[in-house]
Amino acid sequence: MSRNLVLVINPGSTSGKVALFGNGELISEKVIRYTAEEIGAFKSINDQQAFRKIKIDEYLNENDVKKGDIIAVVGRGGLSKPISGGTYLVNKDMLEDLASGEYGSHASNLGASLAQAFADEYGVSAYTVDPVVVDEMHEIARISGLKGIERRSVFHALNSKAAARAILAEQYEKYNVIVAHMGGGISVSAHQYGKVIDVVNGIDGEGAYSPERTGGLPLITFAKKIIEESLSLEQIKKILAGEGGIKSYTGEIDMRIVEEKALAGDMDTKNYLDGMCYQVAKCIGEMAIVLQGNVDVIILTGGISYSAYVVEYLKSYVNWIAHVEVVPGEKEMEALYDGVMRVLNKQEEAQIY
Ligand SMILES: Nc1ncnc2c1ncn2[C@@H]1O[C@H](COP(=O)(O)OP(=O)(O)O)[C@@H](O)[C@H]1O
Ligand SMILES: CCCC(=O)OP(=O)(O)O
Repeated sequence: MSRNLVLVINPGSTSGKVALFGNGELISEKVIRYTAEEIGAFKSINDQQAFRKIKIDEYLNENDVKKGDIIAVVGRGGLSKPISGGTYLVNKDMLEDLASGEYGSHASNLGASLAQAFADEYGVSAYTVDPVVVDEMHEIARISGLKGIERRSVFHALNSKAAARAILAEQYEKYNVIVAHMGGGISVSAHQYGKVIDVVNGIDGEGAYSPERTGGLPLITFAKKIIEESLSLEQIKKILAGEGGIKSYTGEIDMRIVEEKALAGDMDTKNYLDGMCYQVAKCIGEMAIVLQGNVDVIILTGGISYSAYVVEYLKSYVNWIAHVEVVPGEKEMEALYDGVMRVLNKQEEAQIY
C-alpha cells in the first residue's frame, strides 16, 4: 500500500533540509549540515548536485522509502526570472534558467533539479513553491541610482511569509510587518497588507553581512580590489556570497561556534558578531521607513534567531519601532508541503513557469 508521501527538499547555502510528509503530518526531517570546506570544495553550485543527492538518497534509505510510496516531490525554488508567488510545476525552462546562473547562483537553484531527479525516479511530478525571486516590489523600490541597473526582489520569500503567517495567521493581509530572516544569507522584507513591497535583497550585495555574504560594500574600494586582483565575475560572485561576511573574518559559517567563541571572550569574534547584528538592525530601520513608520510587528526568523544573544542585541536596537516576535529556524518545509497539497487537493492550480 502507498504511504502517500511527499518528499520535500530544501538546499540552503550552509545546510540542506529534507523531509517526508504524509497525510498532513511530518513523518521525518533531517538537517544535513555542511562544513565550509565541503561546500568550498565545489567550483559552482551546479557541481554540488550529485553530492547533495547522495545525502538525500541516504535519508530515503534510512526511512525505507520504496517506489510507489512517493506521490510528489517539491524543492525550494531558486534564482529564476522574477515571478509571482504560488506553486509551480518544474519544467525544462525553469531548470535551464536555474542551471544557467543567468539570474544568480545560490544553493536553492538546486531545489528544482533535485526534486526533478527524484520525481523521475519515483515516476511523479516535481514542484516548487514561493521561490526566492517572488516579486511584489513597488516600482519606486526598483530604482538603483544608476541607469541600466535595477534593484530586484530576492529574499527568503517562503519562510518570511510563513513566519509572518505563523504570528498573524489569517490576519497577515491586514497588517504591516517587517521580517528579518537570518540564515546563511540575511534578507529583510517589508510586508504591507500581505504584499512584500520592498526588501533588503539577501544575495545581490545589499544590507547586512551574513555568515557567508558581504552584504553592501564600499563600492570604490571594492572596485579597486576587483581591478588590482583581476577578479572574474565568478570570483566576485563567490566573494559576495560564499566567502564574505563572518566567514571572511573568522573562517567560520556556523554561528553557534561563532557565538560560543564570542561569549567565551574572543573579542575579535564578538566584534564581528555584533557588527552583523548592528547591520541587521539598520536594515530593519530601513524597512520601517518603507512602511512609513506603520509597523505592527517585527519578526526575527531563520537559524540565527535561535540565538538569544542575537535576539537581545536586535531588540535593544529596534524594539522602539514595534513589538518584536521570534520564529526561530524556518517553516520552509511545511510551507513547501502545504503549497504542493493545495495543488494535489485541487484548491489551487499549479502555475506554469
Ligand atoms: N542555536 C543557534 N544559535 C546560533 N546560530 C544558529 C543556531 N542554530 C543554527 N544557527 C545558525 O543558523 C545558520 C543557518 O541558518 P539556516 O536558516 O538553517 O540557513 P541556511 O538555510 O541559509 O543554511 C548557521 O550559521 C547556523 O550556525
Ligand atoms: C535571499 C536568497 C535566499 C537565501 O539566501 O537563502 P539561504 O540563506 O538559505 O542561503
